Amino acid sequence: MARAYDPLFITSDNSPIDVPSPSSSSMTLTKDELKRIAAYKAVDFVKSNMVLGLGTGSTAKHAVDRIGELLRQGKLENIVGIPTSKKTQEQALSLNIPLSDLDAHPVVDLSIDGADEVDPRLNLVKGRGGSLLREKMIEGASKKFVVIVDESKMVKHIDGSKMALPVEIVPFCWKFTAERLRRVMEGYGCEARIRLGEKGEAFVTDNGNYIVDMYLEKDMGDLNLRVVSDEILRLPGVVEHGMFLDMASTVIIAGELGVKIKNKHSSC
Ligand SMILES: O=C(CO)[C@H](O)[C@H](O)COP(=O)(O)O
Repeated sequence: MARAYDPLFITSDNSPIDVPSPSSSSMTLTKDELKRIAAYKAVDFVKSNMVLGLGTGSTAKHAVDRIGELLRQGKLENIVGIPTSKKTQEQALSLNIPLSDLDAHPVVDLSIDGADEVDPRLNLVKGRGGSLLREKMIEGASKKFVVIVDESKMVKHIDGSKMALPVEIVPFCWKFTAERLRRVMEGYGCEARIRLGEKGEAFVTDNGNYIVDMYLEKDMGDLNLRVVSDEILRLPGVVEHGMFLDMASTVIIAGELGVKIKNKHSSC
């Protein structure tokens, strides 16, 4: 049975947050409302004069909206945003958030972004939105990387169980690269499928590349993720993959009973 959302069921940092009113009378929140709660909580980390990595996806969108709102209200000043995708760039421009890039601002104070899977060590799978390369560049250049998710994203192992493991590859001879990727993960019953766009054509990333989604039959929980990561990245034709290992500083998880904050190297 669904339980009422309790905004006072807070977390490792003990700070209550503004909780949006549930859209239904049952007092339970939709997944999108949970995403918004996590996003708003993350924006509490934003201070004036920061360079911010702006994430991509339905959860990060709420954070970008909130940053725009606080700027408009004069509660934040002198923010510079670095968008992780063209879509986020458009959203940020529409909110009058000043934008820059890593060439001009190679050190990012704080990035806020969603994820597709999060494991107990705060390793992530990202890339369902196809923006994994820019996300990894910008979030990897960040002093602090705050990940925002609803509780459905939490997994025991980042084994592609919620979705496939995405790998960005160059379009040149993509079938050859997809087959080599499949072989890397062969022992795990891997099927490597090119991601398709809305009209059935190959999906093209903001960087002009393709994405291969690696569907695994078996749990790869016993695998050394670093080894898998290195093997994938060693293949010529591969640009980047969606495993974000040891990158998140903090994960904010909004669930039916409240918000949890997990920090890197903390056991709570
Ligand atoms: O990695 C991403 C985009 O490349 C997204 O952050 C990830 O897919 C989560 O998206 P959403 O917040 O819509 O669930």
